[in-house]
Amino acid sequence: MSTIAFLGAGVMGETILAAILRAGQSPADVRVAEKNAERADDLRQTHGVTVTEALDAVTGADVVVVAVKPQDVPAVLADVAGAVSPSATVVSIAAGVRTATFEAALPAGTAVVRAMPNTPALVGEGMFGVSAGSSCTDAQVQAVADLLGTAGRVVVVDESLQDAVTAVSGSGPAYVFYLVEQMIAGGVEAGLDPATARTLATQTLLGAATLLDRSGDEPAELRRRVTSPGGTTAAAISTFDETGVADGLRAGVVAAARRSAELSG
Ligand SMILES: NC(=O)C1=CN([C@@H]2O[C@H](COP(=O)(O)OP(=O)(O)OC[C@H]3O[C@@H](n4cnc5c(N)ncnc54)[C@H](OP(=O)(O)O)[C@@H]3O)[C@@H](O)[C@H]2O)C=CC1
Ligand SMILES: O=C(O)[C@@H]1CCC=N1
Repeated sequence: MSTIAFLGAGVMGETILAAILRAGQSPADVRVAEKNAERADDLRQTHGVTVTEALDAVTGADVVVVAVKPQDVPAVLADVAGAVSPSATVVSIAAGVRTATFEAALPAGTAVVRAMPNTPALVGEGMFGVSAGSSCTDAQVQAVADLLGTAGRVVVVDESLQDAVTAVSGSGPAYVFYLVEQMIAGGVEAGLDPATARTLATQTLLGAATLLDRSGDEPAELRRRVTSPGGTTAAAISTFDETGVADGLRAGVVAAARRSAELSG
């Protein structure tokens, strides 16, 4: 079994860590460096993994997952560069940080894979976009895809598309939660109690996502089938169009992609 090191295990790092453990990785073969002391204790207690200094974590690790915030990447790489094994694969989940940035900070020839996860990985329904750096083999990319695939779906994309992947699926769960917040608020305004509104909105989201996925039909066609002429859905969609909801959502996705590109420096 591979030894896996995590550099940072906050919201997203812990999600991937938990998924890998659920898939059968032994906690004895996982080492975590986590700056936040309270989190570090929690990780140790919840998952039974070794929590240690970054240098110690990466020494001898087969896979090094870098899960700190984008602005913390240079510092953590400077700390560990000399200790990364020549045969290790470094997996970055940091939004906007290019594999070239990692390659420049690590010994020449280090295999780097960039991956963009999302939080539904917590329940095994994650979406990961994975890209190869310049020194990794197809087999190394596939090994990372297999590792992450234990927590959801994986697409392998050219790195030039990672800003777009980040904008759609990386940040995407937040857009969906934003929509659900408004569905609940609207339901309450229309007379429901919050708990019932939440149940209705949640199951609707789950049902719609499952239908979209299993049918393979276009979302516009699925929407058309809900929208009776002159009916309630038409009233809602007209209001969305009049108030610029569609334009706002599309512009938001583009803004996220732009921000990801900005984070690349
Ligand atoms: N949250 C999400 O939905 C997604 C996040 N990502 C990416 O994942 C990465 C992590 O995001 P997220 O989990 O939300 O962030 P968090 O802040 O929750 O987690 C990062 C953790 O790393 C710790 N840390 C910082 N520097 C070091 C260091 N040198 N050594 C060890 N630990 C360190 C932080 O401690 P402290 O807070 O004390 O600095 C923090 O606990 C980001 O790069 C983000 O772009 C990608 C896709 C989705
Ligand atoms: O908001 C962010 O920057 C991170 C990356 C994608 C989701 N969360």
